[in-house]
Amino acid sequence: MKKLIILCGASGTGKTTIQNYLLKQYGIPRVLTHTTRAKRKGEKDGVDYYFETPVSFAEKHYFESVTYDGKQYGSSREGLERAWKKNPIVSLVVDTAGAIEYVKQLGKQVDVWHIEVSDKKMLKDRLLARGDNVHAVEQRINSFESQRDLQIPPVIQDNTQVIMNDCWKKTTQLIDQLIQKR
Ligand SMILES: Nc1ncnc2c1ncn2[C@@H]1O[C@H](COP(=O)(O)OP(=O)(O)OP(=O)(O)O)[C@@H](O)[C@H]1O
Ligand SMILES: Nc1nc2c(ncn2[C@@H]2O[C@H](COP(=O)(O)O)[C@@H](O)[C@H]2O)c(=O)[nH]1
Repeated sequence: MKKLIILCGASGTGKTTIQNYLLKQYGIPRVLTHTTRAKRKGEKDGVDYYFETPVSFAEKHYFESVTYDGKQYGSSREGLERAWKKNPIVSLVVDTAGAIEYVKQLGKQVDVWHIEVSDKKMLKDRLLARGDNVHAVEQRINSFESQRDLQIPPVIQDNTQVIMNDCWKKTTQLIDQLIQKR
């Protein structure tokens, strides 16, 4: 059965870092999504996201879409199928609203990993270390969506694996166990 690993959790917990590890270590392709937010330093169109204008975003058809911290994000069935053509297990980074939608629509094909840190004070430092500007970090951390995504939504609690990402070495050990269990 084709499988989708969904990575969700608050901003700065390490979703993208884990997604990159899955690609590098296990060849698990990333499902690319679309956004209207500005590129961060080093990000490339078609590699990190499909970067859209509000007009081009509205022209696409989405499996699900959300507004997060004032910007639009959406994922498509085509993006998922494209990744599944490369490998039977793929990964996708979405917010918890997106995770709920994928579990609802794809059921057992989806494994949800909720990425967490034990002290949320770490998040600000991590986002600053990533190179985000102070204003953007404050806004992002205090956004309704990032605060909400600190917790697993009760509706997907039973389908969700917690990944505590305080220490990168421990995180990779847990991920290695989860992947090898397959
Ligand atoms: N275990 C860790 N220890 C220290 N730093 C980490 C760890 N995991 C990730 N980071 C760093 O934290 C920063 C944020 O990570 P990342 O971009 O993966 O977060 P994210 O959850 O995808 O955030 P966002 O939702 O804002 O895109 C990056 O600079 C990354 O290198
Ligand atoms: N529901 C969806 N959430 C998405 C999608 N693409 C990304 N995201 C989530 O948005 C926030 C912010 O991302 P960032 O790259 O600006 O930090 C984060 O939680 C992502 O997981 C999507 O297509 N659908």
